[in-house]
Amino acid sequence: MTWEQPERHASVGSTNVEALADPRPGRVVVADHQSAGQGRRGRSWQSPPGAGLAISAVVPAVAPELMGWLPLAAGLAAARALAAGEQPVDAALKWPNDVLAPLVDPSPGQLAVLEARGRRWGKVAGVLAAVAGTGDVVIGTGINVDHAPEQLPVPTATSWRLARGGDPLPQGARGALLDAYLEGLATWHAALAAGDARAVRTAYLEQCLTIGQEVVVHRPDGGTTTGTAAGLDDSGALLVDGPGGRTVHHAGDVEHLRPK
Ligand SMILES: O=C(O)CCCC[C@@H]1SC[C@@H]2NC(=O)N[C@@H]21
Repeated sequence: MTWEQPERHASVGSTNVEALADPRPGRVVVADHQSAGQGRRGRSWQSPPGAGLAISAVVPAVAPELMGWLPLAAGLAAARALAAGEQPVDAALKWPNDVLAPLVDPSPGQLAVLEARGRRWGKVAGVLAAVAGTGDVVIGTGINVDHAPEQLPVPTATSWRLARGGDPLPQGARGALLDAYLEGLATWHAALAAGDARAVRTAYLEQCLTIGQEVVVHRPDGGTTTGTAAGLDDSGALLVDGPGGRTVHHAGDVEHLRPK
């Protein structure tokens, strides 16, 4: 995957909508602010001007049975990008593609998404993928870059800056993060396009905090399933072992229950 020079906007409605209007593979739309950012499951994605980074990158579709890995691979690329470079944080994943960072000196209103590996974690980035009319895929990733505590959109959010201790990030950090994310996304996409999900799966599982935990899955049909997150199937779907047996979840929101 060779990326075009990113198209940069100070502000735009939604980078995903922009990219979907002309979904050429390799196209990258970037904005520091979105006035109508879209989140998963019909929610909005909000970030004050200048604090966030919105990226929509267009990739060719992969084999139908591997398509479920694409958004997971994007979360993985974002987590790895945050964990690398000159301003690294200990990033992790919540299935399917929420990117988490440790809460450092949380402000009074800040809440953890989950507790694992001896730390409390907040959401630092999210992914929303959309299939274009051409069959190509727009992968939208929103990263909370420079938010101060009072700028966080929800109590369970955090930002790269806050995970680094709270001082504003140096000049150039945002560009380095974008480059690292796009490089990772291209690598994982190439593996999937070659028909092999094993590398994505192994790397994803290393960074996913959901597996082994007690969860409630809020399903797209409005219902819930409670149980232990047991693993991922070959398509990247979440396997949950509950009182009624094993269930397979291709989509949904995972709520982590507090450890007993
Ligand atoms: O709900 C989520 O966690 C997913 C959020 C995805 C936000 C990104 S920002 C770039 C792209 N443009 C959008 O309108 N949404 C996605």
